[in-house]
Amino acid sequence: MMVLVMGVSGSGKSSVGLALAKRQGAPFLESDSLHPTTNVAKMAAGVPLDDDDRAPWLDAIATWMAARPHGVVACSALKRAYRDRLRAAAPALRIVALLPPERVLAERLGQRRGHFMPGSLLASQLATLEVLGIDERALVLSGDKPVAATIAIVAQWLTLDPRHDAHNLSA
Ligand SMILES: Nc1ncnc2c1ncn2[C@@H]1O[C@H](COP(=O)(O)OP(=O)(O)OP(=O)(O)O)[C@@H](O)[C@H]1O
Ligand SMILES: O=C(O)[C@H](O)[C@@H](O)[C@H](O)[C@H](O)CO
Repeated sequence: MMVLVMGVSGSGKSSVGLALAKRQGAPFLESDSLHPTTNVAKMAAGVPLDDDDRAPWLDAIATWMAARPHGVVACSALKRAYRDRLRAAAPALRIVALLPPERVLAERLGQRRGHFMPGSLLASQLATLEVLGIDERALVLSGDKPVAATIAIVAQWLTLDPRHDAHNLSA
């Protein structure tokens, strides 16, 4: 089973994705490690990435997904087209979207040290994020609970038949 944990910078996708991968005994991909150095330099300079910047990065993530049956990937996947690109590589992809309120995101990014992504990019991240379509059958979580609580919900959801997936904003 391939799982995408997505959201804007600070949503907790890396923390939740890594903890989920450990719990599931699945390989974990921190997709930031596949950004070309030019992308990292751009973000570090406070300039948002565009579609052209993200295309080779999404291709590399898609290659990682296509190469294995199981895995957990932390990736922003902000636009529907990006998620479509990843689904083309992993048709049964299950998506967990973390959508903490902006106040929580800003607080987390303000406290974080030693990361290339500046908090000043939060506004563009939120403006770029495209709402999950019902047909994407994602689990949509507020992501402002402790990581252990979030992954317990996700692990339970993953045991359910994906045909029953629906939006769920309750947790
Ligand atoms: N559930 C949580 N509760 C409190 N703090 C959290 C939670 N999840 C993540 N954090 C903290 O918020 C910050 C951002 O988390 P994380 O790096 O996992 O997010 P991200 O979406 O991967 O961000 P980025 O894409 O910018 O790397 C980190 O300092 C992390 O420790
Ligand atoms: O699509 C994007 O704009 C990027 O993937 C960003 O989301 C960052 O890489 C990430 O948030 C920082 O870790």
